[in-house]
Amino acid sequence: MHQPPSAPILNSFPSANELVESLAAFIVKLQKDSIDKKGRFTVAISGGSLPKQLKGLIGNASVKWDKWQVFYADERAVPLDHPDSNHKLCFDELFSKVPIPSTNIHTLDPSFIEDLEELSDHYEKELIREFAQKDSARFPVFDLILLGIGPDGHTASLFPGHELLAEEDRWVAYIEDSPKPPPKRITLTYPVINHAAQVAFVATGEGKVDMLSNILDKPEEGLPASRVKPVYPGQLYWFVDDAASAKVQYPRTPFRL
Ligand SMILES: O=C1O[C@H](COP(=O)(O)O)[C@@H](O)[C@H](O)[C@H]1O
Repeated sequence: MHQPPSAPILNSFPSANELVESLAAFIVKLQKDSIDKKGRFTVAISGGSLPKQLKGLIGNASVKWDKWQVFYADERAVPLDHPDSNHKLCFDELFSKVPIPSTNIHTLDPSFIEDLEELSDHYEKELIREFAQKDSARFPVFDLILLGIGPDGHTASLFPGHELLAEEDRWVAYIEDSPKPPPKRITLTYPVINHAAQVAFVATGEGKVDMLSNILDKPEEGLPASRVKPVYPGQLYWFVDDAASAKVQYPRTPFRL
């Protein structure tokens, strides 16, 4: 029988440190469950403020980096060492500090950055290689997708009012008119995000306070982040601090693993 999506679980933490530690413990638990079941852990990671929140994984002996397969939830069409690159950000904040094999980090192919169609097709094929041959599903089922929210309610590179919000088939799509620079990007689509086993948003600080209450308390407004609703049995989590959740009416859940 078709089941509706589960309600999001909102975890709000009094301090940045508590959030970072709890997020790391949550990721380590998902990693263990995935490796026990399938021998690998597939993760999609965002740029922006997110990579800094993953510092609880650095030096953490429970993380089996050689079993991780990392993709980017969205990426900017720039060289991998460009200051706007999400890969560069994640590499500087996290991957350069942990023993993850470079072949386990799936970056865009910089030779295609001038041709967005090719760039997104190529990245989609990279996902197909990882998922379709192994799971033979219509859409890839990431073990975990880690997302941020922008001040306009965008997530990954899915922006309010953009035609990409209606994409139903492609796994990876491109955008050449992002309202936030740089304009040219590729992004995982909703079908991929919403087929993940677990999705976690991470948002901190007063700067997110109004947007967070809009997303959680007024989902009917259809902001891009409100449209993230993993299909059953997928689960959506929010990891936020009390500064960001100060205006949210949506019920908080005490954090537990
Ligand atoms: O442009 C982007 O923005 C979002 C949100 O960034 P944040 O700095 O407000 O956390 C980010 O999740 C996405 O990966 C990035 O490309």
